[in-house]
Amino acid sequence: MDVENGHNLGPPTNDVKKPFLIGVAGGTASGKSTVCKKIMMELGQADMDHTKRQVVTISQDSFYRELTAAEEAKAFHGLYNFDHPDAFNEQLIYETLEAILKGFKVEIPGYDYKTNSLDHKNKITIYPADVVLFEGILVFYFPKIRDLFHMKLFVDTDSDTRLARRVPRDINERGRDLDTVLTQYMTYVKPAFEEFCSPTKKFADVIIPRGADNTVAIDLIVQHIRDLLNNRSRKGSSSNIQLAMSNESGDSYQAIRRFSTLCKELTIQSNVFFEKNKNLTQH
Ligand SMILES: Nc1ncnc2c1ncn2[C@@H]1O[C@H](COP(=O)(O)OP(=O)(O)O)[C@@H](O)[C@H]1O
Ligand SMILES: Nc1ccn([C@@H]2O[C@H](COP(=O)(O)O)[C@@H](O)[C@H]2O)c(=O)n1
Repeated sequence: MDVENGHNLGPPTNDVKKPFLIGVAGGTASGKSTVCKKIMMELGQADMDHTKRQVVTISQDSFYRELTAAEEAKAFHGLYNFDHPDAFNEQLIYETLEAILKGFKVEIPGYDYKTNSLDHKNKITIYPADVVLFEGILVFYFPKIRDLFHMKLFVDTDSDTRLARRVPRDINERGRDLDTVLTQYMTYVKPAFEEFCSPTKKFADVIIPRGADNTVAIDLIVQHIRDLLNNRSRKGSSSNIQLAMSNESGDSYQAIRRFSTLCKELTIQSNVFFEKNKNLTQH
């Protein structure tokens, strides 16, 4: 298979790992990366040698398009729209995820927020894994990509909290100044969240209110991934997950159904609770 920019490093080895692919969407600074980190930590994967990890996380930011010189100048002043779907290389995301799903090892660039560019010097090699988390603001926006996910999570953190987190993060970690952060937020980030990101919440199997603070939801997700991994090692072959999923009577398929239903119920119950008790929060 031919992946643009040589991201695809060749055919799978004998022990083909065809991963369970989880999409993690949500607004900027909602806690997507933190949720993924927590999942990896609880599974004991975070400090593991990355060639041996069973669970890996990939960021959609590695798939931003390269900017022209004129766009770079705009971006420097917070006047480039990084929150519009056109800012991403949709085809490359699709081809890369397809390659991963086939058990290929792939290489992706890092992302440098200080220069607003892909970091080809610090490439990230994604080795075949059992579970791949793909996180980003618009991972459910493109239908072809959305359809690749076996499970879709949406991290739902309120806009005030997200802005309050984004401002210090962008200043301290992404080399921005306050004016630029606020200009970009008001001009592009907030309108694009409402137009492109927020509507994709409806595609989620599980909504995680309050992001990484929601330990109940994270524990459920972790337990589900553990079940998948145990199931896989019990059956001896990694491709069995795919077989079980395509067969509605398979253990994995049933586990996913149970998990999905449970989480939907939890989400509905907590929303109903907060809706009914809105006035409690005013005291
Ligand atoms: N539950 C939380 N409580 C406090 N700070 C958080 C929490 N979740 C995330 N953050 C902080 O908010 C910022 C954005 O979080 P991050 O996980 O990177 O969000 P995203 O990946 O959605 O952009 C980071 O500085 C992170 O440390
Ligand atoms: N050069 C860039 C690239 C992206 N952004 C902003 O990052 C946000 C997505 O990352 P999160 O971790 O916050 O999900 C997105 O809202 C872009 O505005 C940027 O500022 N500069």
